[in-house]
Amino acid sequence: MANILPFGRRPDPDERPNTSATRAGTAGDEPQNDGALAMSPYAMPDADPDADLADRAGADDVTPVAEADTIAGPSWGSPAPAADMMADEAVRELLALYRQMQEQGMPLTGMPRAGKEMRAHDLTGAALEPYPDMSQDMSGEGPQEMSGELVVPVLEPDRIFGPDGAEDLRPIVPAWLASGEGRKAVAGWWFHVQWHRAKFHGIRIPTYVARIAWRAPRGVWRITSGLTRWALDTRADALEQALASGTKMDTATFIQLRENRSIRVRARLATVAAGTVVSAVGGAVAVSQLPTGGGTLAAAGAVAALAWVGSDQDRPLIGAAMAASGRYRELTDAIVMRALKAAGLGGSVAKVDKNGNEIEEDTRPTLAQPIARSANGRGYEVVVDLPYGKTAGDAAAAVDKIASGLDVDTAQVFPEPVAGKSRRVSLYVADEDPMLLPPHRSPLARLPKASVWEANPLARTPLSAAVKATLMFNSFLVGALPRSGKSFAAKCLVAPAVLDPHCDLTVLDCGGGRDWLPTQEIAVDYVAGDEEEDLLRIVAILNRIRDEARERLAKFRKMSAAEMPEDKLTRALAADGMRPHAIVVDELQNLLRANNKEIRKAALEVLVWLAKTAPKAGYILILITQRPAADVIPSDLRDIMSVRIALRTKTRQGSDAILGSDISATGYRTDRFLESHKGAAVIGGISTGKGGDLQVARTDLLMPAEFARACAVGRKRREDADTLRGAAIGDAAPVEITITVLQDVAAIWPGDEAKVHAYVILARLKDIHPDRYAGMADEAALTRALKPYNITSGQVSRGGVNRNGYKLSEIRAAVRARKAATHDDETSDPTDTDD
Ligand SMILES: Nc1ncnc2c1ncn2[C@@H]1O[C@H](COP(=O)(O)OP(=O)(O)OP(=O)(O)O)[C@@H](O)[C@H]1O
Repeated sequence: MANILPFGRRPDPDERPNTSATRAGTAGDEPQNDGALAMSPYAMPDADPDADLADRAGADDVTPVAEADTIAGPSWGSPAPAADMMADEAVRELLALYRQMQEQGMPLTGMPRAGKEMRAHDLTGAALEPYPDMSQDMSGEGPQEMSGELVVPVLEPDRIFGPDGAEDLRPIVPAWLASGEGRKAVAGWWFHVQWHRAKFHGIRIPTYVARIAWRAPRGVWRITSGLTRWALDTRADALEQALASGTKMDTATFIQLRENRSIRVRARLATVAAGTVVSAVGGAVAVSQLPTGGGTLAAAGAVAALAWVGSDQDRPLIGAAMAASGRYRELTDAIVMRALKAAGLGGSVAKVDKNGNEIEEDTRPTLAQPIARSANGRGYEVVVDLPYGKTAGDAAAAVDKIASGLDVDTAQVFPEPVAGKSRRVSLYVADEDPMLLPPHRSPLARLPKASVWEANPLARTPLSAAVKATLMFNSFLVGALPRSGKSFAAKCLVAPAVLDPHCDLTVLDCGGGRDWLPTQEIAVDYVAGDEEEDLLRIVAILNRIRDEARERLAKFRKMSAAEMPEDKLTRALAADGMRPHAIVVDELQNLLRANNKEIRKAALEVLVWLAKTAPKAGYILILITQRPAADVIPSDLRDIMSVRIALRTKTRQGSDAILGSDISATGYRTDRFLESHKGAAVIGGISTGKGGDLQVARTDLLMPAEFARACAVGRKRREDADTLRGAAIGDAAPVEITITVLQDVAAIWPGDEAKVHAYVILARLKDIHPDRYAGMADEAALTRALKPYNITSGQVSRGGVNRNGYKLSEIRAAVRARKAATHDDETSDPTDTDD
């Protein structure tokens, strides 16, 4: 009956030259039976002083303390110490038992044999599952678990059905060896360890010399006393005494024993004497023949050998230079299996009925490819097919349990779905928390030629793959707690727009900090501040951009299909003057949580429009907030932002407020990031290349000075391309603030006059609120601004002059209607919840 042991497949020796698979060939090829050995009545220690010497040699192979030195580096790993010890111990016990049985003349039947009663071991020797003896259990009623030999479906390399199968071919060269970064990481680690070992042992040389000086004479003593005991056959003393003190003394046996012993002793003494003479003469001749220095070397070798014999099992001559921490550990099949089991993804073994027919399939996970070092040389990549019915999402949701099962930190485990199979998951298990490694410097710092039409580097995944964002046709939401790296991330995102001379840029910083100051050199509009006037200006600018976008879309509608082949802005149209326009709104919470409800409503409305409709006209909205909460980013705004970048948040809800409702349930959540995880983010909306669009990444580091340099270069490029416009050349378009126009007109209305000329009202508005109305061109613009409030202009005769004007009764009616409407809205206003 075939047993199926998931993960029992043998790792490819090419993949991991120093893995336990190769070690198993020495100690573990013989099946081991740790259970049987542990219970063996024959496995009695110290039965024979002769065996003692021989055993010591075997025992010294097992140096538990020194095992720490075999902890794997990130390069290729080494066997798990515990497993290795188990294998060695088993062999040792087996040898001792064998020797005893031989000496005692016992038949070699009943020796523990490989068989179905054995516990299954993975290749490291660690027990996986107890395998029941089917011959006994088959008689029982009810289903039985299947067990037996190791048969493991891993990849079936030769089964390729057509051209697509090429994707399944494993790389000829291991991924870490093929990538420069991987090679560098492995070599760097190797040299680091060797250098550490050299220093560690170098400083301890005097201690080692002292130990040798003590152990070599002890070795001499052990050899001579051992030989003496052997030559004099002291073991027979005990037997002789037993016979002599027995109640039924068998004189003949006793005499026989003594005679045998004296013959044996004579022979052994002669052997020892001959051996001593031969060794002495041979040694002297050999030393006299050795070249200069050879004698010293030989003496050193002899002393070392004597020190070795004189050493203690539990106190090795040379200590371990590395601690047995869990930091760098070889990842084995058994460990992965344990982790998946711990996370409830372990499936179940096959069940058979009493006739041996399979009634329930084996659903344990299988490896889709051998565990391999990752391409960046800093961890392992494991691709697993989960039990049927489980998905990659389940693995992501249980990442903390998987990490616990792997005995690493949650921050070191990154599950990702793999396209083509919903139960296939790719697990990257990093040697150390990748978010704490030095950040990746943004290639944009080198000020390359950049284009918003192209994908530009934004971040790096823990596996060091570049995450690239294309600004065109997307809208972006960046959210996180303060000091988590949000502004740095946003600058990385905006830098291509800065460096592209054919892209307009508007920066609206509702916080008024210094972050975006350098963009003044190139911005069409730049506002920084959180006063009401600033926020009014910001909304007015957004409204103006909306008007521009509408105009552009109207032009599109008039174009023929040949002129607009893609129904959206193309590079050719952009070159004709319809330039892409990136709009950055930082500290969004100040705008959408403004005290003035009119501002909140107007801002939300225009932002939703821009996010939804403007991208196809070439308008790129980039929203940044340090208050990731549902009241700051209502779902109708968040859900239309195509790319969402969430850095550290305090809560799951905060994470979902940026990434989307219930995204945290799939395991992608940013409240797990630590304060020290600067730049760590979950990015949604950019393809992972593996079938998903959610990924953990760390944003590239673009320092403020580098961003400022990019702005300076961006200005130069715009000057050369003659594309600089707006505020950057002191030609900012005047703003027309209409949000407060009704209140303002009501406030400046001259007394109780029933009718007033429009030009008088406009002049008073400009006089009292120059910031708001300086950009209002004429009375017609004022009439347009009042139209949404159902205020019309009509002929008003004052002082014999007939001109357009407004009625006080209409203004008052509009104010009353507005108040009532605002009151009704209060409960439904998504931006109107308390902090
Ligand atoms: N990708 C990164 N890698 C490493 N460190 C980073 C990264 N991004 C930012 N940092 C560090 O994090 C610090 C905070 O970054 P940043 O100013 O962008 O935070 P913030 O979230 O915008 O804060 P605030 O809301 O207060 O402006 C920076 O001083 C920087 O040193």
